[in-house]
Amino acid sequence: MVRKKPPSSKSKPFAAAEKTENRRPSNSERSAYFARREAAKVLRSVLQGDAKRQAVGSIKSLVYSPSIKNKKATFALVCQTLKHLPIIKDVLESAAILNSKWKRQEELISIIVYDILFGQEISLVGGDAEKFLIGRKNALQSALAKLLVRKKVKSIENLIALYQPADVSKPCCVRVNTLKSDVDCALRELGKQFTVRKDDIVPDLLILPPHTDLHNHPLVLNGSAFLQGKASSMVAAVLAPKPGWEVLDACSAPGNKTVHLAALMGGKGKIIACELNKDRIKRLEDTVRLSGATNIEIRHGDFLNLNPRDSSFSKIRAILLDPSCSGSGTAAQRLDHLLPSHATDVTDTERLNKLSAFQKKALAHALSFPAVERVVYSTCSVNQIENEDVIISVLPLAASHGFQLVTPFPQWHRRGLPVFEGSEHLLRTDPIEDHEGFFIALFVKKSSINDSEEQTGIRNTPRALTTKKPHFKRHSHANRKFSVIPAVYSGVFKIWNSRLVMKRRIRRTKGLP
Ligand SMILES: C[S@@+](CC[C@H](N)C(=O)[O-])C[C@H]1O[C@@H](n2cnc3c(N)ncnc32)[C@H](O)[C@@H]1O
Repeated sequence: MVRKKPPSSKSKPFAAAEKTENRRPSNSERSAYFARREAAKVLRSVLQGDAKRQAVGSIKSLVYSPSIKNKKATFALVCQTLKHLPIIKDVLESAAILNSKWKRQEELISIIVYDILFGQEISLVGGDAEKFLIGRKNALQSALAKLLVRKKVKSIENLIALYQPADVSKPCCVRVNTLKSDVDCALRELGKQFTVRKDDIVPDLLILPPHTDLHNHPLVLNGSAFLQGKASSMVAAVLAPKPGWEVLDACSAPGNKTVHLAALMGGKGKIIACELNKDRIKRLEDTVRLSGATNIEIRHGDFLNLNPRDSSFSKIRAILLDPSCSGSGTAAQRLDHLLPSHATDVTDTERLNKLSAFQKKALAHALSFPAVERVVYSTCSVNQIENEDVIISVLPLAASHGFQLVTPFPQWHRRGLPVFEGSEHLLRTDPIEDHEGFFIALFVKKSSINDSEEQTGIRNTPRALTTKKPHFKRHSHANRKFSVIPAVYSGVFKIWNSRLVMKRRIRRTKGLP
């Protein structure tokens, strides 16, 4: 006897709807059903990464990965659900409707609850989870009403406002991949649809108005252009490797700067792209494939374990070191303010100390490769402990190997925190004014310095930092610019950093949650 298989919720997701409503779901109901599943997958990945403080990717990059089909709807659902997540959690807890089976599908449940309470319940047809929650709609709505009373707010908007940080609006930046296209060509193509101009500092970078969505533009889909912020695009340009060089990207995934290096080298020479995290190797491979670069060798492993004396590194002339950092400079842009961990104190000292210790080790390691002439160090953090302090820690070693700090993009107005003599050679961008907070430092071997000046237009340092130890002076108003106690500015930058969460601070002061 042949047994009939029970209908599986995977193969026939709309069985429940067809049975109860006696009709076939419409196309928009079908696509909303799948968007909820895709959003749940992304949400799970984002929340797990956030809990472990080891993000596989930003929300945007996860949504725009090839495996997600309905990108627009999925992105909107993930962001909206995250925005409402603390409320959804409170509502679910107070309604007490979930058994352990549903708790295991927490992300999907949160997304459907978002749709029921705040979104488009109209298209909530589909699987068992939808059916279960729609059946408990009254309990959910009543829990939400009680929450409004408990939080002493009159409207949902006010409730949401309690949980929201300030908004950031930044121009859309796209870097032309000169391995596949050229700047004027891309400018013409994008100019057909958008207002677009060349960036005034970074070559190959085009600037479009805020909120321009280029994710599905053919130039981006075929790898002729990469969506990359201005500060992030500065880093490889500062390293300025020449075609034919051998270059090492020490901490490379997802590979935006690696493929930028390849473009600057005209595809000639060799780039070794090292990456520790296995999950991120796949994204690195995808980026490299999309760029069309054929001179990138990916190495899965710990940069700190690469032996500088190994013959395979004997010709490495430039190293790009963009290590893991707190990401405090781009938290708003990556939508991290929507993540639960952002609700914790911004000064997670233990974590910052660990990151800083790794960054110091990694930079010292980079400076010890025998043939290396140029090392660029960058972070997307605004914390002094991950930036100036890291540079200070390696200055004696750098000097012993014949390196000195050189000023990247001298025309850029925002330099390092004045915590040591020579910090004016460092480059900073401001998370609010420049829309992302980055830090860049460039070390160049003295013997190659004139050569590199010609190549990059980078100004030589008037003051060499190679012979003396970093020099700190007491803070005085008369000589404030270059003589400040490090701790003072560390405090200032904690405040600067916290502008991103200022609203929450104000709420706390007022005794609000
Ligand atoms: C800030 S991200 C690099 C971003 C990349 N430069 C880009 O522009 O796309 C830092 C990367 O370093 C990797 N990483 C962390 N520790 C490492 C180590 N010891 N060796 C190699 N890679 C490491 C992380 O997994 C992460 O992918």
